[in-house]
Amino acid sequence: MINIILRGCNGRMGREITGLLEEDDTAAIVAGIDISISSDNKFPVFYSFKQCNIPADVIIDFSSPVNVREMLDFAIDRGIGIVLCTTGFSKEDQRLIEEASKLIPILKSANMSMGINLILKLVKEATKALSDAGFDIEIIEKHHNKKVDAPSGTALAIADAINDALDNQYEYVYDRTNIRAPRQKKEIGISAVRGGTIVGEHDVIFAGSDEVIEIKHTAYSKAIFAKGAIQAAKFLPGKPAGIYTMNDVIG
Ligand SMILES: NC(=O)C1=CN([C@@H]2O[C@H](COP(=O)(O)OP(=O)(O)OC[C@H]3O[C@@H](n4cnc5c(N)ncnc54)[C@H](OP(=O)(O)O)[C@@H]3O)[C@@H](O)[C@H]2O)C=CC1
Ligand SMILES: O=C(O)C1=N[C@H](C(=O)O)C[C@H](O)C1
Repeated sequence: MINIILRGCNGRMGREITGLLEEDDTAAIVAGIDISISSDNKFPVFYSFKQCNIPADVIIDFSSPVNVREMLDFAIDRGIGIVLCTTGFSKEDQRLIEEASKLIPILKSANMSMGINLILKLVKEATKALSDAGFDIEIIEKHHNKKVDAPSGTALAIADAINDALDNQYEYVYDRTNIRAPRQKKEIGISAVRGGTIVGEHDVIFAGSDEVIEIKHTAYSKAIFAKGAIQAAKFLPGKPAGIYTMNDVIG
């Protein structure tokens, strides 16, 4: 049995994970961490890791970048890994995460779905084939009206995969309203749309002369992210310290 501490247990993703694990005989939530209090949790919930004394094998985090250091310190102290699904980390947060990964295993993925992890590979191939032919690359992401970070962690991960294939020579452009000039070649435009209950859409547009190629992923439910996070939580315990991605889990 894999014992999980779920940070963000009372949020949208936390509740999705809780629901799926109720039907799972091989993993269970032993404690939750959340600043939002609820009366219907079937496990103890703590406001902060400082109050949590429950033994566990792994942490799943779907919450907020705020206080990431406290979670990292707790995991290092216990020698357990973290499945880090939260998005919107600052550069300093990312530095702390990298430091911590020298001591514990951390699986960090802005998107736990199988489809997006395949797209991260496909866009690299497409970029290699199309950038020399002069295709411009733009990413449009769409999410629900409750999402607080923009652009999505997934859009940034896709842009990073593309830029990696371009020797990291391209700049990201998030807003064209203050620029009165034609689009530059070495740009990746990233646009965010927020509305209603859209679960998550990512559209990568390769626009050439008289032809356009789009690679698009649509999430129809949050279950795809929750299933991936649970799979990762079963994979991580016992792994050596380091940074892991969903590719290590799904191959
Ligand atoms: N990697 C992936 O595949 C996916 C990642 N995400 C990411 O996961 C995160 C959570 O998403 P979602 O569930 O929709 O968000 P929610 O806001 O619904 O849930 C987050 C929960 O965490 C709580 N919380 C906020 N700050 C803290 C904190 N410092 N310590 C403990 N708990 C805290 C919130 O409380 P309160 O409501 O009071 O703020 C809320 O209960 C986001 O960053 C999102 O982008 C989402 C889906 C998929
Ligand atoms: O907040 C969300 O909902 C999602 N966030 C992730 C992101 O920022 O990429 C992943 C997914 O698209 C849903």
